[in-house]
Amino acid sequence: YSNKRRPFPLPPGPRGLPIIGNLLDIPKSRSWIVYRDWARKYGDIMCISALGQHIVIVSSVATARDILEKRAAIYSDRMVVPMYNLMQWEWFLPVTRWGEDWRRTRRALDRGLRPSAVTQYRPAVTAKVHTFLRALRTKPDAFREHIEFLQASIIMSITYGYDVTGHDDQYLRVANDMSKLGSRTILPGAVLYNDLPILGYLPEFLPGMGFKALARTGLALGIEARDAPMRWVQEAVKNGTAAPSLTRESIRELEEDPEADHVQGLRDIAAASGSLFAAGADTTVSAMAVFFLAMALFPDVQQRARAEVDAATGRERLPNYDDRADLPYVDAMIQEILRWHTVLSLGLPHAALEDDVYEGYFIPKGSLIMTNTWAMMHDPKVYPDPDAFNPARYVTADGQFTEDPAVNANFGFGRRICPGRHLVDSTLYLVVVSVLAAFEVRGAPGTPAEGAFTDALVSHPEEFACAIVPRDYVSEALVAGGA
Ligand code: HEM
Repeated sequence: YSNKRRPFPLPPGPRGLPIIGNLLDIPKSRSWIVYRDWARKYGDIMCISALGQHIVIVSSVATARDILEKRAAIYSDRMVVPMYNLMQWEWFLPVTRWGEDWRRTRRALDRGLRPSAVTQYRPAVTAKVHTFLRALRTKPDAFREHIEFLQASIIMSITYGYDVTGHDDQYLRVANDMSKLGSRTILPGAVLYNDLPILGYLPEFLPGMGFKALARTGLALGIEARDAPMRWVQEAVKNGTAAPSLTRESIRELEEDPEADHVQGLRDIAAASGSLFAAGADTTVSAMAVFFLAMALFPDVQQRARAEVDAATGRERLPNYDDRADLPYVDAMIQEILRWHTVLSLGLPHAALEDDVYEGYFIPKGSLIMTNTWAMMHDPKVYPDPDAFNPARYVTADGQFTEDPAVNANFGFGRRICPGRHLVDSTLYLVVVSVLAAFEVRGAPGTPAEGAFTDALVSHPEEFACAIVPRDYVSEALVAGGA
């Protein structure tokens, strides 16, 4: 696509060098801030390129919706991650290319994670959260570990009906390993092979070829993470002992469908269920850690939310899902948790299946579309004083919660939007209200003066300390009773 042959110009952006394009301009850290600064100069839609790969960066919710939602038929593909292909992880839904395989797997997940299905998981989530409160009571300093274990047990429970036995649980270990290997190898530059797939043709004894052995490990790990818990559920279904779960429901529906291809159907269920841990554990853990950080940094917010929770329960029991209608400030707080710190600051890129023209700009087939969610959530024109954690921005003068649909940008756009978003809302709600009812979260030596976050695809609050203290004898009794 030389400039002369293009019918329309590419979106504006910093000028690149011949062949390598903007490779040297691509920021090595906190790229969302640099891209926000570029957007101030070039606008809501801009384009950079690196070694011939066009990357379109979108910085407003409206433009992202125009492109990724209204033109979803063009923009629902994913980029190729060479290392994932080498590990044969194409079944892992967040990277599955557009097509029939993606459609079938996605359908299973949308069914199993829609709001009515998530409602059925409430008893399981509640039991896990109460166990979490007791762990927090016993060892408050290990709150991060407890959050990780909580989310892992929730996902394994709703996905497979499986109760994780402890930190060294066999299925949990494999799922965690897959998740870690996945985040270590997904980004360009993370593994040499991602940038130079041609290296795959070279023999393994040469220096720099370590990725080949890693890929073999990844292949075995992926198969184990996807198939072992699935086999466990199939066995339990056969024995009539399977607890309710997304996988059990999917198997039941498959068995009731006389038209279905059962071999393919079981493969699809394994892929759908097997995608949930790596996609949904680390991400939700970050949002929960953000809650603790915000509570340590903004005691007034904590106090107001707690007063609301206490008024709803009379402190006679732990809060539950039925209380939610009486907790507008808590609803606002959950929304603010997602806005204040964007877990995936640049979303997950979509890829264009064909050439397109948007507002007079040419977007070539194969372009990656990256959404700067951080910039969208920290635009001072939309969110005054954007670095302040302030749930009141969504509360009306008469105390009503106003939903801000823009905050949903945290879960992406269009057909690839996060299927786990309703589950996130449900678990985050119960964690927030339960912790507020039981503990006071205070700043401590080691609490930063302001939010600081890691620079990774899935970004977490940097390690921080806070004091998590039981409120009084009433809360002690509630935690011990777990009811
Ligand atoms: C705070 C927590 C979470 C955040 C911020 C988050 C965010 C995202 C984002 C931005 C995407 C990409 C959307 C796009 O391409 O437009 C995504 C995809 C995905 N998420 Fe989440 N997510 C979270 C939790 C979860 C949970 C709990 C699950 C499952 C239980 C989950 C499962 C998935 C899957 C399977 C995909 C891939 C969808 C596809 O490519 O079709 N996520 N998520």
